[in-house]
Parts: sequence; C-alpha cells; structure tokens
Amino acid sequence: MSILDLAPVIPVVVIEDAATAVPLARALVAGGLPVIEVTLRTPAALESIRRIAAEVPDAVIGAGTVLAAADVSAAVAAGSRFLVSPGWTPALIDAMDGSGVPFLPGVATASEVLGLYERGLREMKFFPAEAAGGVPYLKALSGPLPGVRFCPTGGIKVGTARDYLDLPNVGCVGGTWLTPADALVTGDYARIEKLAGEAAALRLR
Ligand SMILES: O=C(O)C(=O)C[C@H](O)[C@H](O)COP(=O)(O)O
Repeated sequence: MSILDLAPVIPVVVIEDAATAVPLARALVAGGLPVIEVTLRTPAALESIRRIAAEVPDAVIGAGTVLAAADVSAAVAAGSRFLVSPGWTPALIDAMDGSGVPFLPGVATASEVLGLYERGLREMKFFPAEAAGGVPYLKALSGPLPGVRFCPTGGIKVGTARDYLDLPNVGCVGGTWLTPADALVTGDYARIEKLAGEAAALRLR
C-alpha cells in the first residue's frame, strides 16, 4: 500500500530534543496518525528516528528534509521507512530510488512532475503547497497529469486540509500544525493527541 493511503495527514515534525521523540510519536499514533515525518533539520533528528523506530512499532516513521544522498543513507540506517524531500535533482532521485524505501520527492511545477514521471514515479510531495498556488493550482494539474498523486505540504492547516483531500490527485496532506513547538517544549502530548485526532477525522467524509 502507498504511503499516501495510510492516513489523511502526515505530521511533519521538527524535534529539538530526542527525549521528546517517543512520547510525541505515541501521541500522534494514539490520535490516529501513524505516519510521521521527522525533518532532518535538527541535530536530534536521526536519534529521534532511531528511537521511534525502536520503541513505537505502530508508527510508520520517515525522514523529511532529505536533501542529498548522504541524508538518504543516514535516514534509512536510522530506521526511516520512507523519505520526503522538498525538491529533487537527478542525483537525489538516484539515491532515493536505490534506498529500498518509498519516497516522495518535492515538486511545484508541471515540468518538475514530468521529470519524475519520465522516471516512472507517480507519487510526489507538492511543496510549498499554499505559496505555490494551493488547491486551484493542484486541481489544474490533475487535468493533464491524471495518473499522478500528491501529498501537498506547506502552509496547510486543519481548516484547509479538507479542500486538498477532496481533490482527485491528493492522497494525503502534510503539515507541522499537529506538533506546535510550545506543546513540545512543555510536554503537552495530550494537546498533540487531540490535534492528531481532529486531523485523523478528516478522512471521514
Ligand atoms: O522540511 C522539508 O522537507 C520541507 O519540505 C518543509 C516542510 O514540509 C514544511 O516546512 C511544512 O511546514 P508547514 O508549512 O508549517 O506545515
């Protein structure tokens, strides 16, 4: 099954302290969002992925902000079960393709989609979703590119996620709104579970 079909929302998480990784992942899973993207933007990211992979078996843990081949190997070695990048280059696609795990390369234009389409890829991240044109833009892409599905990410909130999920070429959306930085700092995992629950309910139409 595709990574796009496991949950309506992929929480994109920036973890500053690896000690928060496991309770955070448990809260997201408990709320109904098992697919979790930890961005490789902090020194704690790889250790966080390792801990979640080891201690939260119900989570499908992946790495975001994958920018180069070295990120691919480090992320997979840490236990990532999928990879997400904000954009792509041929070298990055080669590395992700050779990793053995599913991946969502970022695109924002029809030409970028076609560059991946030529290589047989049909699932991508649409980034930065809101800034690049949002729902009308993605809807316009569905006409000429009917076989391609997206995970729009960037500027999406619980109130706008439904409009994306209603598009035929959207499998799920990604976003950071489920894990507010202040909730992580104060350890407010009940709030994170509640936000995850609201997002998980988006699938129920
Ligand atoms: O780190 C990456 O690989 C990215 O491409 C960026 C993230 O997807 C966005 O930062 C999402 O953030 P929000 O807009 O707050 O939901």
